[in-house]
Amino acid sequence: MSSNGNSTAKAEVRDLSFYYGDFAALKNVSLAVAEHEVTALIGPSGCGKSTLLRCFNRMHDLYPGSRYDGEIRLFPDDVNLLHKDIDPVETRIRIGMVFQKPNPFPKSIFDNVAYGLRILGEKRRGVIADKVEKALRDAALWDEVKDRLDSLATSLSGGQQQRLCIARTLATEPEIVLFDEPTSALDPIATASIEELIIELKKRVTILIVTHNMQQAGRISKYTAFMYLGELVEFGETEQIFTRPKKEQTENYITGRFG
Ligand SMILES: Nc1ncnc2c1ncn2[C@@H]1O[C@H](COP(=O)(O)OP(=O)(O)OP(=O)(O)O)[C@@H](O)[C@H]1O
Repeated sequence: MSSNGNSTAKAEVRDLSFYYGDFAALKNVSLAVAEHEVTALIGPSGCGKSTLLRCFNRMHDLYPGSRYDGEIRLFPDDVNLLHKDIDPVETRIRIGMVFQKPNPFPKSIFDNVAYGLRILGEKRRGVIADKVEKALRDAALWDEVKDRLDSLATSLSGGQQQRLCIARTLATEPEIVLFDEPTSALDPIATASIEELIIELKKRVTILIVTHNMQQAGRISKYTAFMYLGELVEFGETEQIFTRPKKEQTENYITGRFG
């Protein structure tokens, strides 16, 4: 079902269909997400990339009228994330998400990163401070903010805000981080620093990223899934997808003939 070679699967999407009301936005999608690698989801607007990403942390549960059919199995526990007995709130801690537009809370830099830890019930100030520092270091932001942790998060630049959102996600030690076009609102320098960060982060977490930027997928991902009209057209190593696509639709998209 996948061409992941020797990689260990962190998650497996199995025959997943997803419906917004009667509309099937995903149709029988199956793919494996390799542990400690970056997997990119690409395809033209409306093909279902964000919908697939949002299934992983049960974001759709927040909206009535949506329905999942199929499974997303998370390893090593081998649980189906879409099962009705799985708590979506717990899932969102294990599987973090970073959005297109940086969305810090209107709180201090420190409180943004401490937020998830406090939700989890951590009350020890020293532990919170240590974890906040670690998350900010892991998000390559510590040196820039260590002297202004009490400043409002919204006083940071766009690129810094996005790294803060990454630190906020990392603080609760997720296993997978979902990135939904994380650099589309950023300038080239901020984009480069987020890309470097993603490459660094894969040592610790498994990464799934939606991107419109083909060069970005080429630079940072090991595997690429090409989607079209809710279906997974082709999935494989990024290098193969970009240089020797097996399907004509993939080739047309890669070469800019549509989308
Ligand atoms: N809340 C919703 N209700 C109904 N239909 C939706 C909803 N969100 C998305 N859709 C539809 O589902 C399909 C897939 O949308 P999705 O946002 O996943 O695509 P995408 O590939 O991420 O697109 P883009 O690159 O433009 O963000 C589209 O046809 C879209 O119109």
